[in-house]
Amino acid sequence: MNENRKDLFKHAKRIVVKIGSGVLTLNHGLNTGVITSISDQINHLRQDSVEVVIISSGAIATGVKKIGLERRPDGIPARQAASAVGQAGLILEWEHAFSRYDARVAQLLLTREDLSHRRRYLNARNTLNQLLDWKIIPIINENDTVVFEEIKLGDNDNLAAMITLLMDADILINLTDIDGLYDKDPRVHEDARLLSSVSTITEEMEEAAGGIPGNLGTGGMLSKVTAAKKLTRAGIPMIIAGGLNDGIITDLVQGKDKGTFFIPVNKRMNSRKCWIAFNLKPEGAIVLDHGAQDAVIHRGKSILPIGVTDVIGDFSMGAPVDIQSIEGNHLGRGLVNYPSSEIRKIMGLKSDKIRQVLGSKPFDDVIHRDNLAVTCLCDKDSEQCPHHYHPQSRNL
Ligand SMILES: Nc1ncnc2c1ncn2[C@@H]1O[C@H](COP(=O)(O)OP(=O)(O)O)[C@@H](O)[C@H]1O
Ligand SMILES: N[C@@H](CCC(=O)OP(=O)(O)O)C(=O)O
Repeated sequence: MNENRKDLFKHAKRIVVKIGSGVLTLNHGLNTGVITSISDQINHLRQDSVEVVIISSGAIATGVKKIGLERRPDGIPARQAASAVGQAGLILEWEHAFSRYDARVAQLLLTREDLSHRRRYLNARNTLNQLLDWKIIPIINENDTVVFEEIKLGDNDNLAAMITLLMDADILINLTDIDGLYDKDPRVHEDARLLSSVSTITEEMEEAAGGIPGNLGTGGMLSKVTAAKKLTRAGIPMIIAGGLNDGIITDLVQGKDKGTFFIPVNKRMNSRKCWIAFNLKPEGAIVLDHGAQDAVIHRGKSILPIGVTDVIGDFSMGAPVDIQSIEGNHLGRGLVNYPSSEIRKIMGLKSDKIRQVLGSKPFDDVIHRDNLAVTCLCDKDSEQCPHHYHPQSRNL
């Protein structure tokens, strides 16, 4: 029994459970046995007053089988059409499973675009909160039929992470067709070892996870590790575990040492900062000198023009941008008070020079700390942050 996990679940009030295609489907279609068993376990949680949000994959895999295709098609329209066929049966099966307890379900189909517009994001949150207030179980999938490259999340692991942040849930349980993250791809290496807990996601782990999914999945282990990286940096834990193992959710909630537990590396970030950090697509970047980097990471300060050494890309006022160190490490993301053309003119200057250069000074700072989400791996209470220049800070 793992005390950390046990303690976490003892206090958990809201849990997101994501279930992958390989768990929900069998050769001939939906795996109704697993859906029944998972709904039993989730129903127990609800009886203990835990709110549960489900992210259910499996529409494409189900559609492929219903249509009678030999395998998952490569073409995008074919996948989208297969998803449209499969989604109806998928939600019906969940509805059927939960109806045994007189519990109702709701279907939400979302895209990245929905979650990157502040108002739509807040609407989705309000809807989800209302459903939970009504004790209805939200079941979410990506809206596959309307997404195209620019607006798609692409995998439900990252959708699940975003919903966990949006709902300020206590943990994401990610159920897949393997019992956790291994130190090597177990399909290739017989001696691969299951990792019981992960406190730092290393480049080796990302490489070991690779991007190749199982026969029915989309994201593979890598998209689960990327999702864990986002959540743990926002201060929320995640578990990857085997969804085909009997009673897995119950075991996890009891604190049993199953699956891979990803331990948060930062303090819990507020929901608006999570939205800035993980839901917005950066339109450019600003580069900070070491002094500004330190002020932002360790002292929670705003970014002043004097600490900016470079501006990458062209963007307008209010745009989301990445914050980078001189070494090129990703430190976080923020919303700018000035367009790129003006930041280029004022960078390196004291704030009292802004009016002289631009003719007016609407703001002292280039990014106000309320609009700045720091996600680099660091101990914000420490004077000497060991992770300042760590390459893992890249690619969030
Ligand atoms: N290092 C690793 N540890 C565990 N599984 C891995 C690893 N590398 C690749 N995989 C593969 O990732 C698959 C899970 O990803 P995926 O098929 O996308 O699942 P899901 O449909 O649940 O999202 C597993 O079946 C496993 O074969
Ligand atoms: N939206 C897709 C699922 C995409 C996806 O991420 O699948 P998976 O890797 O099985 O979680 C579907 O319902 O088929």
